[in-house]
Amino acid sequence: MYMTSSSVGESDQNVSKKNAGYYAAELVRDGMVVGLGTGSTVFYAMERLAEKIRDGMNIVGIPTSYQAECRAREYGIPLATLHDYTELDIAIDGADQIDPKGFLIKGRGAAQTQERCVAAASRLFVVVADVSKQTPSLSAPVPVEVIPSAASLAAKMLSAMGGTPVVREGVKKDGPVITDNGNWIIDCTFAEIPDPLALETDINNIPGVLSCGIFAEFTEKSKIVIGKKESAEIMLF
Ligand SMILES: O=C[C@H](O)[C@H](O)[C@H](O)COP(=O)(O)O
Repeated sequence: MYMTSSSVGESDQNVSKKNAGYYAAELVRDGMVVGLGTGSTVFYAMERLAEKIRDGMNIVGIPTSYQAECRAREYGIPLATLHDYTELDIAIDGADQIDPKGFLIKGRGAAQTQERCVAAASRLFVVVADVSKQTPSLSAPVPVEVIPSAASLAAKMLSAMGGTPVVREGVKKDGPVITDNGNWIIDCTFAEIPDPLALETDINNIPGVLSCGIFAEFTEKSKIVIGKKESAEIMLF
């Protein structure tokens, strides 16, 4: 169990995210190379890592998106890339849904491709999420990053797999969302996902697809940290 002191006015969900993020930061040791995931929950881990760096800890962070990179720079976390390190000690990342077996849906921030690369390179994959992310089964639309010229082909193949694909459009921009890698995102809804690992493999094998948001392949090296209002706990593993 790990508890943080919360500021007055913080929402219960933010306090839960902070508890998860701070718990994960305590798993990081001096000298480690640390994958820095994307999203609001990981930012709390970065916040705590920044405190530890100010207290003398040395780490190097590998960001998974421009968003993560910008936040890490604000916090003064030294950065490198997967060109510099192909083996990481630990990666800390968020999730949008977590099922009872520890399978995930990620990618609301459209960052799942770089997140997958960093997760693959890491010895330990630490997932941080508030309790609202736990679901009985994976049901959220699966984000699929695809090169623009292959989007229609990918959509057709996703439909053949039983999905309902929709190209994600920007909130602050007309037209498709453009990922950090210059691609599009298809959000694909499935009525059910009985075998997440098989669907992850099938989608990732579609020509032109870089990566989908189902993360089932890293479960064996995962630690899932669930943040609640009062504390954070490890789920299952
Ligand atoms: O692309 C985005 C990532 O997969 C995030 O880790 C995920 O969306 C969770 O973000 P948050 O911690 O803000 O809920």
